[in-house]
Amino acid sequence: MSRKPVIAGNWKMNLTHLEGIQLVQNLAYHLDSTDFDKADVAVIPPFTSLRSIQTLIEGDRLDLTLGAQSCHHETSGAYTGEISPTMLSALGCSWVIAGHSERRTLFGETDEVVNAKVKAIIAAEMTPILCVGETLEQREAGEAEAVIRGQVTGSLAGVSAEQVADLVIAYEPIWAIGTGRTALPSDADGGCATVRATVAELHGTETAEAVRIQYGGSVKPGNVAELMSQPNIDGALVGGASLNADDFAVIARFHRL
Ligand SMILES: O=C[C@H](O)COP(=O)(O)O
Repeated sequence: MSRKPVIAGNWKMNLTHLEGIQLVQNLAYHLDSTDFDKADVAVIPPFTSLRSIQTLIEGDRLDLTLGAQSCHHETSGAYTGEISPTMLSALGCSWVIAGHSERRTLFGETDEVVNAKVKAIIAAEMTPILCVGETLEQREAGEAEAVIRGQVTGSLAGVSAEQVADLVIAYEPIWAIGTGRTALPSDADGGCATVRATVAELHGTETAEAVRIQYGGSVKPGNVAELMSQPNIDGALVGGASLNADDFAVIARFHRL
């Protein structure tokens, strides 16, 4: 089965809305319809930039898609400081990241919390980008596979095979995030293969063959082609390199390399 790659730039807590607009304008200049035929390309700015970038994408009819970095699982209510899936959907978001390792480790998000978010994102008709991945300590203790399996299983509890087939899962080994230390292409593919095998056990091979699995962790113009050539890698979740339009454009145009 051929799976359309997803290249997503997670800006994390970087760039004002003015800087964001400039970045997206530069990015749009570098990409053409061939690139969007080959991959879904998404920008995932902080909440404060979503409205500006939405206006730019719609006004200039760009093929870029928009995503958010997190959300609350409730539709509305007394949750000061939180943002609901409904609000993100109204801003034209197609994607919402759920369970990024920074949310799991710095903000205490458990598989149960992530699971509630995944379901809420799907209910609001957006696509979750579910993140999983092990720490260096877990990897060195030989626990990487069990950690990945546990996170995939816990985060997808109660999500149907049909819904799982449509979502995106990002395998991000924590030791490779923002460290410049990219996983070897074979290790990155191995992690993605574990994700796919877990989905197959949960929902069968057809679902596992359909789900798109990204690798994330120090993806750069210099390593994207080799990573993307791996059989289980269907895209990239890019942090640092997505803050530079030239670099992110090269990554999004990986098929030309
Ligand atoms: O969401 C993106 C990942 O955490 C990867 O970040 P990075 O490319 O800066 O390592």
